[in-house]
Amino acid sequence: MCPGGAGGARPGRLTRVPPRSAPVPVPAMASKLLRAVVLGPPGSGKGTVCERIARRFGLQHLSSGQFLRESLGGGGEAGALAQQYLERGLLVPDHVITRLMMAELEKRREQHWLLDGFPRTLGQAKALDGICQLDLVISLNIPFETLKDRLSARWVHPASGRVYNMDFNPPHTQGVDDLTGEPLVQREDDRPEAVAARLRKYKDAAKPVMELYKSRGILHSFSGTETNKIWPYVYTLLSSRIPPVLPEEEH
Ligand SMILES: Nc1nc2c(ncn2[C@@H]2O[C@H](COP(=O)(O)OP(=O)(O)OP(=O)(O)O)[C@@H](O)[C@H]2O)c(=O)[nH]1
Ligand SMILES: Nc1ncnc2c1ncn2[C@H]1C[C@H](O)[C@@H](COP(=O)(O)OP(=O)(O)O)O1
Repeated sequence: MCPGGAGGARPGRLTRVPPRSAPVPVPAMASKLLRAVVLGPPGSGKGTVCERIARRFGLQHLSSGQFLRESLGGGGEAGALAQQYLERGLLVPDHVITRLMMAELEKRREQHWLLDGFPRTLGQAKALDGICQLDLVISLNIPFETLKDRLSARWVHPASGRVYNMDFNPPHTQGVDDLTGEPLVQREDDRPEAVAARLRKYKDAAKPVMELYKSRGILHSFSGTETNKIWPYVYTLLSSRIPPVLPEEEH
């Protein structure tokens, strides 16, 4: 487990993906803080599953992709660097994302957390090893055709990162975010050309990361085409490590 540290946790401005309704915070008094990661290809449902875990178990959810997208318009050095990669559906260099994520994790030393989209390469996994010992890695295995279909039907609310799908979880009113009423958009990298490149890159980079966590006995893989069918197993796994703050049934 990562040790807690002095200074307390400050909520980050950017990386926290706000769930559909406010999560119930888990007091950070437990001596063991949960360190979990969700791995999976683009569109596998990492964000959807993480949002549910965050709400049910009171964990902080940090999404590297959401973090990068939000930093694009900020005028900062990292955002400018990241933009050229994101536009082409490519991974940003390890040193860029690692620096950003490490800074965010440092702010959350005294909270349970769950990472979505990080680490994605062996280099990133090793950097994470340098600051903590992971307890749990969840891997989502979803067929390629399903991923393509989902990404083409995905709509997002850029400011919050809330994700919709026209079949699976449509917004109450077409084209607008449920909470703010602001317009939804399609991500540039959900275009078919970018999707294929993203899936290829993911596969190459993720293989050694999975092997590393498998060899440590902390990798838990879930296969299927529907998040709702995978979810009860994920919930049971998490429940064996941390007490839920909301029941499983409540979506
Ligand atoms: N039809 C269907 N859509 C789903 C299911 N689970 C998630 N989705 C939708 O599929 C899309 C991708 O899900 P995300 O949770 O954004 O997946 P992700 O792995 O975080 O994707 P990246 O951000 O690209 O890494 C979204 O539009 C979800 O609403 C499912 O079981 N069925
Ligand atoms: N850990 C990481 N290392 C390098 N690039 C990353 C990264 N996490 C996110 N990115 C970059 C490249 C991704 O294509 C983009 C969007 O990330 P994402 O929202 O997790 O979507 P996806 O899984 O669909 O690629 O951000």
